[in-house]
Amino acid sequence: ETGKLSTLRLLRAEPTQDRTALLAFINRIPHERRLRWDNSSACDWVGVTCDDNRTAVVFLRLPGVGLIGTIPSGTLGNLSALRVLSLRSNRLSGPIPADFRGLALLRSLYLQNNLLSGSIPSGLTQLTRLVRLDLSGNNLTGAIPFAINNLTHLTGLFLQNNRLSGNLPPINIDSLVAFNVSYNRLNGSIPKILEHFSASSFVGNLDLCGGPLPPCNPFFPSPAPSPAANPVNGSSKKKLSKAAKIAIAVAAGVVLLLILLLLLVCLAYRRRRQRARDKAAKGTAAATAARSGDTGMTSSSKDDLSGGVSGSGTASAVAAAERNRLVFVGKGGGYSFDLEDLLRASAEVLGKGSVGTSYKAVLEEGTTVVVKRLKDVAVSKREFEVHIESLGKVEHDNLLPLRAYYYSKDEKLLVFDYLPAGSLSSLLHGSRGSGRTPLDWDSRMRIALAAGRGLSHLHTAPQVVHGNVKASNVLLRTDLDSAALSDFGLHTLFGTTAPPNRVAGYRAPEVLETRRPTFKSDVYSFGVLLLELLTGKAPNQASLGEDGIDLPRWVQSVVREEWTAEVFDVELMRYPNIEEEMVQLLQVAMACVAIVPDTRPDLPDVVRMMEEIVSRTESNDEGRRVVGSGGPSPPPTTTP
Ligand SMILES: Nc1ncnc2c1ncn2[C@@H]1O[C@H](COP(=O)(O)OP(=O)(O)OP(=O)(O)O)[C@@H](O)[C@H]1O
Repeated sequence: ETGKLSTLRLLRAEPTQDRTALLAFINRIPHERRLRWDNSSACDWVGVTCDDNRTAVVFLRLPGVGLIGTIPSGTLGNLSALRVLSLRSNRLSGPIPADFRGLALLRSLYLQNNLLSGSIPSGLTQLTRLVRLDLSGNNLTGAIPFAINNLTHLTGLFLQNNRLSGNLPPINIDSLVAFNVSYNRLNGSIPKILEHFSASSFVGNLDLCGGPLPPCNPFFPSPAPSPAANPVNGSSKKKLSKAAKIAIAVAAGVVLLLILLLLLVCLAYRRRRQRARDKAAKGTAAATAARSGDTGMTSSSKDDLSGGVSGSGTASAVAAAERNRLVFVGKGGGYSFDLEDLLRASAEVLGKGSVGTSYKAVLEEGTTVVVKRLKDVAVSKREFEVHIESLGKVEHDNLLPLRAYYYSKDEKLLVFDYLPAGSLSSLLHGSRGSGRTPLDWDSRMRIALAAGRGLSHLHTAPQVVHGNVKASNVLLRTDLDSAALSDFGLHTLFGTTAPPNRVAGYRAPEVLETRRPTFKSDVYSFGVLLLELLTGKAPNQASLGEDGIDLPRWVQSVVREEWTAEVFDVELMRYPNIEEEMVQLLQVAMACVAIVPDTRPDLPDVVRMMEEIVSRTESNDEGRRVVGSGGPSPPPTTTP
């Protein structure tokens, strides 16, 4: 009886919310009559499949059912349990709705053979469970987003027969076995990582070269033809007077000369970098040698790379060259590569940070750099340039230098040195207990001092607020005294929306309200960093204290109970004679995390206090290894 009842209940079960979404969709879009979604259960409708409990729609397959027009937003995007969505071979037009990003469980998305336009929405690159993505045979425009790399489970990516433009990003997805971007408007060279796909995956893109396609010529990218100008000129040609024709001929001559000159200078620069590709034919070499004005090493870039509409061949050539420009700042670190090289590099995601994703990029010539793709930049191009230029000038051993940037409407990239030793965060918290060598006290002190010195320099010389002091932004070098703080001064590029949770553990309480970091809030974050070194606890660790209180409050509560020793990292207990130093550093840290900003010390004072702790140790205990001397750590003793 119970069995019967539950079967009945199951039969009557209805995915109410999904039904509403489906009805909202079908009522707003013309379709064939055979698609009669009536009063019966949504689970029984043509094209709809529910899960076993009939509580959610998991497949929606509506291929070739005469759907016409724009996919209404606020409808299919609400089918949160959907795993397969097929709307292929209809006459759907307009953009792919941004709310498809809500389809978090989606594994297959088939939208091919429609009339969809607009760019590939960034929301699609968040559907990290996608295995198959087919957007082919539409009118999609814009660039293929680099963030497609987020789709780490993808086995098939079909983007052919659209109007996608720009460079092909290095798509480094291990599982990808089927890939097609043929018949688009892509340009530039095929990234090495994609070279193993056959030519049929790439054909039909006039400006795409390298890999299975014919090799790239030395002009990169091939200047795009100026679409707007010609027809207009063509139609008015007949009406032009002789004088006008002569004037045009002269102007064209001058323009041609200018192009030649530009190309000459540019190639001279490229040749200087002894690139293999620069075996240009001698005849063209003169012309090629040219593009040098745009060395990419200068920092002034006045045109809007993304928007510059030209109307003339010259301007279009310049715009094409500009679009490709990576701007080196400061001393540039002796690098000599350009955006093309960067796009050809094999890239590995290092991690997603609060302001974007960081990639380790290994260039073909072997250089390794870190590329940070910024998201949600809220300042104008000019402001961006000015700010990044000024950050590029900041120089200190304990600050990670910013080497280059790229700015376009769709992409904002920053390039840094790659420090292979990783971050303090990974050293401190990575695989604890499993036979790893703990970070000894002297090393912790040296790293803390290095970070402090970097921050102190930032506050005093260029007077820049760091805004994001945390352990994952303390990058290590073999010589721990040269550890470097990274990601400084970037907060001003973004809006003042609430900072993401991951920085929450380091954020000074007042920043919650003001949303703007200050020198004093940096001091607070630095204090949290010191507490992290002392306690071995990650400040944003959910398990911190039963009530999830933050690290400073937790330390305060333990210290107040006079259990100071309980605060320290158990991994430090094996080192003898360090308790006094630890207590002294704890006091410095506690001063930094004072609630009232004005009562916190300034960074130079903090560094001074830390240096005093170190020098006191040096003079009191000659037997103990000296911080900063670079020698080996004391042998671990047994835990007391
Ligand atoms: N130049 C670098 N060399 C080596 N590793 C780096 C470098 N820059 C970042 N990383 C590491 O890559 C990972 C991601 O860094 P990223 O800066 O994107 O995020 P984050 O530090 O977690 O957050 P935020 O963006 O707020 O700084 C981190 O573990 C970081 O330590």
